[in-house]
Amino acid sequence: MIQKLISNIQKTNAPIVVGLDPMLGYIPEHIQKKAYAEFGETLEGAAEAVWQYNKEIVDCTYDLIPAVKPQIAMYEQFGIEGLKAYKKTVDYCKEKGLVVIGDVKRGDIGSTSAAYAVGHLGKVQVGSRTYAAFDEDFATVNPYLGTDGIKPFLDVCRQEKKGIFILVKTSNPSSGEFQDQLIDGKPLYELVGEHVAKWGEECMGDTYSYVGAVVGATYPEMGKVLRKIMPKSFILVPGYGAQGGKGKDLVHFFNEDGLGAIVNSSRGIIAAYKQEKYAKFGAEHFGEASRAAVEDMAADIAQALESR
Ligand SMILES: O=C(O)c1cc(=O)[nH]c(=O)n1[C@@H]1O[C@H](COP(=O)(O)O)[C@@H](O)[C@H]1O
Repeated sequence: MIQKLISNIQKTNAPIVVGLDPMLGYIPEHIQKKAYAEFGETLEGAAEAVWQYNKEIVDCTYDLIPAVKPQIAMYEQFGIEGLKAYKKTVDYCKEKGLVVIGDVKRGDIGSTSAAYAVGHLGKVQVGSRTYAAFDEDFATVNPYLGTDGIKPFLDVCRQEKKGIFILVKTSNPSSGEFQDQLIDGKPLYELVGEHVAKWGEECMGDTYSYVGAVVGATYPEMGKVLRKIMPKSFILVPGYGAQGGKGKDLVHFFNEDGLGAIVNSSRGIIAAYKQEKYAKFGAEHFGEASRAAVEDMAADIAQALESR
């Protein structure tokens, strides 16, 4: 899958991930109305609205982007119906040739992590049969439990040739509360980055590892340091757009080969029609607004990389 991610990035010339974080507040009224007319104002109705919203955004952007990142919490809030919409979204994006990063942020004791890894990236055994339940290409993983929590994911990744992105330095304002704490003079995020590099050596593709890291666009100086600590890992960089990250903040997340980073924007793309800049599209044409926002994001990143 790391090879597919690289070839999709090269094909589109855009190291971009569209974050499919479909909160109801972003879904245009006409989509919600139609879903509620069919299923009522129910969890099923909400899930239908989510699915129709995602489908249009994907249809309008899939040829411009290498990957999507559905954030499972936005689906889970609608219970089983929401999870069905999540799975439908995963399958549809894969059909469109996109790499799917399941933003599930899992990690637990070894036996429990093994079940998460099987459910999201591997195959579960049922009697004599096996099933790929969610079947994303990558998953995000929380490293707080240490190697025990990571190893089951590495085992499944090796079997399935899939990958993970491990949280190293997150984009949120209070990420430093724990992640920046010094341990023998070194911040915890650097220590985690060193582990990512080590775990990554056990899961190498041709040029990059299947084991990547998450580092927020909101911490560019830390990104620069972490890029050097994990030279063979792709960095998933959230925080562009709605959280304030800009193209110029991102240049040091990339390697000299122009690869090594993939930048996520969720609200900035999927709710672009609500921004003044794209208001001319109107809620009816929200998918086209998302397409314009993807084009602008790709141009912003390309320009920043050219001028470095
Ligand atoms: O793992 C992530 O994707 C993630 C890590 C992080 O440090 N910060 C972060 O914002 N994210 C996710 O990236 C997305 C950012 O959304 P926007 O701020 O709307 O672009 C959300 O799905 C977050 O859950």
